[in-house]
Amino acid sequence: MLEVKQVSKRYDGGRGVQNIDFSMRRGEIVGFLGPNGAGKTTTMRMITGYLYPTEGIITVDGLSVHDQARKARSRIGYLPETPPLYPDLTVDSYLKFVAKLRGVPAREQKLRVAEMVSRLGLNGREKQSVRHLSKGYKQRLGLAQAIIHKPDLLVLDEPTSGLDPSQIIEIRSLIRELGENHTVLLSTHILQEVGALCDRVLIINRGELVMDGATDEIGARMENRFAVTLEVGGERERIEMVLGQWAEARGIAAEIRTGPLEPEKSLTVSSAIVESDTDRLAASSEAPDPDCVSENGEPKAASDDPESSTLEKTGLQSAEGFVSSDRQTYSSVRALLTAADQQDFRVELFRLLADADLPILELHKENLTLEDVFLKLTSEPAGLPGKSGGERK
Ligand SMILES: Nc1ncnc2c1ncn2[C@@H]1O[C@H](COP(=O)(O)OP(=O)(O)OP(=O)(O)O)[C@@H](O)[C@H]1O
Repeated sequence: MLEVKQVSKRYDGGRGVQNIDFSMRRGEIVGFLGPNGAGKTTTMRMITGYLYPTEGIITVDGLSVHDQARKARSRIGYLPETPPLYPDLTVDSYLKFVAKLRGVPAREQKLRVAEMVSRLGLNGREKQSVRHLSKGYKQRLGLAQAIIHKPDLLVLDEPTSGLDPSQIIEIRSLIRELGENHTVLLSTHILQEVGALCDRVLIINRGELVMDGATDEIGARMENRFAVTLEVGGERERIEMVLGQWAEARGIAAEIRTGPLEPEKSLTVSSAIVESDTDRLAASSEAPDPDCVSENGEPKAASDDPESSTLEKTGLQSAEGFVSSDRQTYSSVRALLTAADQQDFRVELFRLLADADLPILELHKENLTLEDVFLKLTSEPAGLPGKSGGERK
């Protein structure tokens, strides 16, 4: 529904944006990220028809934003960084004024204002002067003026900037709601906001678009390796040997962390059972079951009573050498395994460790976070990733 084709803007003093090219489908919420001065506002002002591009074409629902400005603009709602509010008007009269300005038919204006008041939680503030609204309510009113004419496309320039944490949460949930029946382009400096709200992310750096991709995929797409961190239970020497030999044969870098175990990882099996049983007994405040207590008053070790053994019930007793009833240390090893060829080796690794009777306690595929991607792209000179064709869809 939005097409931005090879759009550039050159200001008198230079800088602006170059060859911006992307489109948006109906119903998408797209995050627009970039460092200060990257060109977000310039691009948004061109999309909303407030600024003419030096080159290129922008259409909304097939209508040129510049050649068919009136029609195209009726389909766009814009919340600039500083909402265009009139401080001397009341909330009610401001919304009536905007409804008229945006071409809402006279007979519908009253109803539309009431609808906006209710939808954006401005109830009870209709007669309050805009000047006296808090920043959060001013932002709600800014959103109301952007959607009062029921546009298809909503363009929001840093809608949560300057708000306190609870106002940020409120405005985000409003945006999420608006996203249910609008297409939304949202610029922000808060990367977490993109993760929370957006299906897709565009990153602009020094006036050029350097990334266009699904929010949950760009981390993996930017990776030039395949890496997992894992925790394996068992004897350290064996794990090191099994993993080390395999990694060497496969050309996989293995960083095995053999430092001291964290306290919770170095419980002995029998003491773990003692602790859990003691807790249970204390919680029930009943007399201990004599069958579960040894002569010296301690709960019996798991092997004493196969029927009630926690280990048997969970099936852990089958991992011999890993757990035992003679207070052998329950140890584990953490490792980072990295394949430079990006090949997914998880199934192979699973089989290797299963055959060696070394259980995987945790396995996590390492991806770049949105923050990593942002820093990587915006600390490189503009154009590099985009020009190489590596990052843009
Ligand atoms: N009216 C103008 N005249 C000249 N240069 C301008 C004008 N507006 C913006 N620029 C320049 O164009 C570039 C892009 O600015 P723009 O405001 O679009 O960036 P931005 O990504 O929105 O930044 P921020 O996150 O700080 O709001 C900057 O180098 C800026 O200095």
